[in-house]
Amino acid sequence: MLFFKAKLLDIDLGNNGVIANERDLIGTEYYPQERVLIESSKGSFIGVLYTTKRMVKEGELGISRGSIEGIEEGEEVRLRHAPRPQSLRYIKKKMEGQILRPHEIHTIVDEIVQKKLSNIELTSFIVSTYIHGMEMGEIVEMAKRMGETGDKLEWDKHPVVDVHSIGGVPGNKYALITVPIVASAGIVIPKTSSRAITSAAGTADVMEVLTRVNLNAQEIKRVVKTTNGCLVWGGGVNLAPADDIIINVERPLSIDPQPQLLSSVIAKKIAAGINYTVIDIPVGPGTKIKNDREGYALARKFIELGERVGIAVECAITYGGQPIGRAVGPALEAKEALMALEDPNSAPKSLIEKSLSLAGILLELGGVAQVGSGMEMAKKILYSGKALEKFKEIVIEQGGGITNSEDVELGKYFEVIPSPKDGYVVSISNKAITNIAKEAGAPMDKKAGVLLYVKRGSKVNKGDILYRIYSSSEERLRSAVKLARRTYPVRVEGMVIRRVSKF
Ligand SMILES: O=P(O)(O)OC[C@H]1O[C@H](OP(=O)(O)O)[C@H](O)[C@@H]1O
Ligand SMILES: Nc1ccnc(=O)[nH]1
Repeated sequence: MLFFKAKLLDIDLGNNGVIANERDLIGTEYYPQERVLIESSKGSFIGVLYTTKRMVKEGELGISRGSIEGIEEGEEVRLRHAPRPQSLRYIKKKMEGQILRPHEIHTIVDEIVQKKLSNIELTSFIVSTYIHGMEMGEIVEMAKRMGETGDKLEWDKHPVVDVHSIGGVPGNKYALITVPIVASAGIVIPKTSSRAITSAAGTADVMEVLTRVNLNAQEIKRVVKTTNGCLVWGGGVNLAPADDIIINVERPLSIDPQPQLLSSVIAKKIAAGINYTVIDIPVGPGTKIKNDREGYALARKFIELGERVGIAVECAITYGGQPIGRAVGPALEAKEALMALEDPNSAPKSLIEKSLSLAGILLELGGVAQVGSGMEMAKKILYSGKALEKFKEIVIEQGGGITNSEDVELGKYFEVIPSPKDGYVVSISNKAITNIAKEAGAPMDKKAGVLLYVKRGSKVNKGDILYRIYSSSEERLRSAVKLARRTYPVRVEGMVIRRVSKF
């Protein structure tokens, strides 16, 4: 065991990294990159040991502020060897394509939550499930265990409904419209979202432009009690805590392996105490699901998984052939959603249609609309302005913030991309639009993104604006524009895509 004084660092080293001066480790049995147990009178955690020549002095151990609650600078901390995580054996089994037993999956989930796995180990597990997949039995165990570790919400009023998209299509801000419609009808809808996984903006990122999203279980209960709904980040609460840790590995790889997708969504529903959920499955090129056949197959898996964990699931296979609405990126999407609530008549039809259809299904499942009339009821609620009022209530209850679309700020640097010729827009590439928005800084730069001026089928003249790219950084804007010029996300019929010559 080694003794140190705590040096609190304002950096997140990921996986609870700690930093010792390399001279302190000479002649000891402690080596860089190894797993260590850090103990203090205030608590302990398992981390990974890193070394430095200068960043911390001899006798000090650098730990991220917040890794032990209440610990103060200079307090004594002890360093010990940490045992190898048990899940390593099971991760290797999955790497070889074997099927895991329930207790093996439970161990993996538990050790993920206890932060006992290094990034390398966790990535190996996620990538193995990407390559080899998982059987339904394994997914059920994964979802159940993820949903049971952490807080659980319970409700007095039933049914408790929910809607969740598998994501993958840019501009998917439907939840900001669907949730307040359903809540206005008196149905309880405690919506939890993740941040972006493969896209330029997850619903939690979009909502965070307007208000707080990292509410704890008690705060969620209060918001839902007052308004019937909420739009919060699942990772902020201690609901299914393994989910956000897994997503942090998926995001840099821009992958969402299907077993993780299924368990990620359903685990959050288990933890949030949901009775009925509608799953939106956008289908289209460049999304997670390429065609209807794959869409049906995933829908059937969601329904079976729901049945096995006691949640009634209905799926909606939706059009994902181009971005939803015109705005892509957190602030742009928040603004567009607010504008749609304020004046649905001027909003993009795709966004309104999608939000109303999903709300309609929920109104029927929630028992307030007859089968077949849910969408009409959703439409009335939206056009009466009630959904806007409800949304404002939710924003205020979650901590206040922006409730008017005009107050949403966009990136101060922008550039327009004009049409190179006369013609019709024949396609808009989901992937290319997402990549350009990300290159401009989204989702971390909330004000970055892409605003489309055209959609498929639009007629354009040479020089008309096709889209505008926003960023808070001039440099990122420049590289997004470069990418846009290389990838042609908006194709106008008849145009030359690329000239190839020997120069
Ligand atoms: O498109 P990507 O980033 O892969 O998917 C992640 C997004 O999809 C889901 O959407 P919602 O919460 O149902 O609106 C998640 O919660 C998240 O916001
Ligand atoms: N993997 C996931 C996809 C979409 N939403 C989620 O919460 N998780």
